[in-house]
Amino acid sequence: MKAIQVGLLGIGTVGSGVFNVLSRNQEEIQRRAGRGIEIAMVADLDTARAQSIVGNRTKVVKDAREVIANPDIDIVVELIGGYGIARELMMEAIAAGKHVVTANKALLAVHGTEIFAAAHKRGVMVAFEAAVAGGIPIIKALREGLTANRIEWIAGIINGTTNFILSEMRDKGLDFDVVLKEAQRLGYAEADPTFDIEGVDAAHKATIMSAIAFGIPVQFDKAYVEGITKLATQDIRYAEQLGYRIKLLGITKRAARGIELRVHPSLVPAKRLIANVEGAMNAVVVQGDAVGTTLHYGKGAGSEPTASAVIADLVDITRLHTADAAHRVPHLAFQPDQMSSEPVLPMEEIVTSYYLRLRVADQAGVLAQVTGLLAGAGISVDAMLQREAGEGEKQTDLIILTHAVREGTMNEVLAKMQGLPTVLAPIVRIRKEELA
Ligand SMILES: NC(=O)C1=CN([C@@H]2O[C@H](COP(=O)(O)OP(=O)(O)OC[C@H]3O[C@@H](n4cnc5c(N)ncnc54)[C@H](O)[C@@H]3O)[C@@H](O)[C@H]2O)C=CC1
Ligand SMILES: N[C@@H](CC=O)C(=O)O
Ligand code: NA
Repeated sequence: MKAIQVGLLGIGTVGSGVFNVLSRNQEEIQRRAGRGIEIAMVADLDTARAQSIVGNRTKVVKDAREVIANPDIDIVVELIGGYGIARELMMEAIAAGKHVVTANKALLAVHGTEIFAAAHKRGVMVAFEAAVAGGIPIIKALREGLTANRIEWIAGIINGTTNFILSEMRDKGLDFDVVLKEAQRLGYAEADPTFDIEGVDAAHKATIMSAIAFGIPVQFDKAYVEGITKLATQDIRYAEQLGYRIKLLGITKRAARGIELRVHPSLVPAKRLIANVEGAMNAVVVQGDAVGTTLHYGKGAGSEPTASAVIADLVDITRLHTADAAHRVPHLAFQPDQMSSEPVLPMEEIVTSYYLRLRVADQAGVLAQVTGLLAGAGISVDAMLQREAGEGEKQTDLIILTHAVREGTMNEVLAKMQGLPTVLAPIVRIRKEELA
């Protein structure tokens, strides 16, 4: 049988990985797919660089629409990124009856509903394993391997760049900017790295996972997003003293009144496996009612790890190419007419525990004022740490770990606490997840 014909749009970090791994493992992949998979055409604005990657036997064009218009192409792989041209090309490829593979989580988290509906209508597949946690097969795990479960929550380190930055800052004492540049050099960072450091990329991925886990539409606009740019090294140190690590977590959880969907730095007990995930590695913990806890660990970014996921999708599509649409695995795991309208909760409604750091006057009665406010709101204290004030110092740090409470309640208490004359600087609040 003739090899399935693939058109690659964009041959940068991930695209070149796809080409290289597919070439290197061609024979084995063909034995698994039951048919050859051939990159027949590549489009990239930088045609010279593209041609130097693929050699003379593969056709390279500048205009991606030439690939889509080619009737021989069965699958279009979108590896350009962003919302603009990538969205147009993806919709055009679907309209032309091509299956699509993409790593573009930003696009799917925001426009997934439109894209999946178009694909469903046209009877083509849109596969996106590379879009969440790079090489870790988490989409497949959630959609297929864990499909028997009522998923309770998912929490993950799902941005390699920020985990790399946090690890390098903590272990080597390097500056934020220096480590970010290194992450960019290694091909981990997004084209706009603010997406990484402000938590947006992780929120895109968490949005996709929430849809698959809970059968709700992708709703990036409802996600709470907080990155790592405001994290101070002293909080990382205090957290360590209390037996915790700070990680940027993407969390989605089934709560009594809706779905939590949030990304923010979180204290995680140092003894948890996920707390020890370092560098650009990703890890996703999934809690299902039948299976219990599963941990999915691996490279979440980089050329070949991400290519591994893209090619897995190519193999899936190759296998399913002849099956009718009704027998395919649904994009978001649930059948399109079975999607739930359960709301994504506003941040005030989530329930979690907290790390608080207060800069306070070193005088009698301060502790009682602060704990009095917490007790008044029914918030119990789990642990406390007070830095001893230095000789002649009139202020000090007070660190408090609380038990779980509604975020709205905590906001009210923090506003009152901030108003105490003995609290001398903005209070630092970092959420804390026990993940057990
Ligand atoms: N780099 C990584 O580790 C990961 C990236 N992704 C996603 O994969 C996608 C690609 O990312 P990278 O390979 O890192 O980006 P990249 O910037 O290295 O590559 C993008 C390529 O697209 C080409 N391009 C831009 N506009 C084009 C157009 N109009 N027509 C044709 N080609 C065009 C560029 O010349 C470049 O070669 C993005 O959606 C990204 O979010 C997902 C997981 C991991
Ligand atoms: N910029 C992303 C790349 C993979 O999705 C990351 O750092 O994880
Ligand atoms: Na993945």
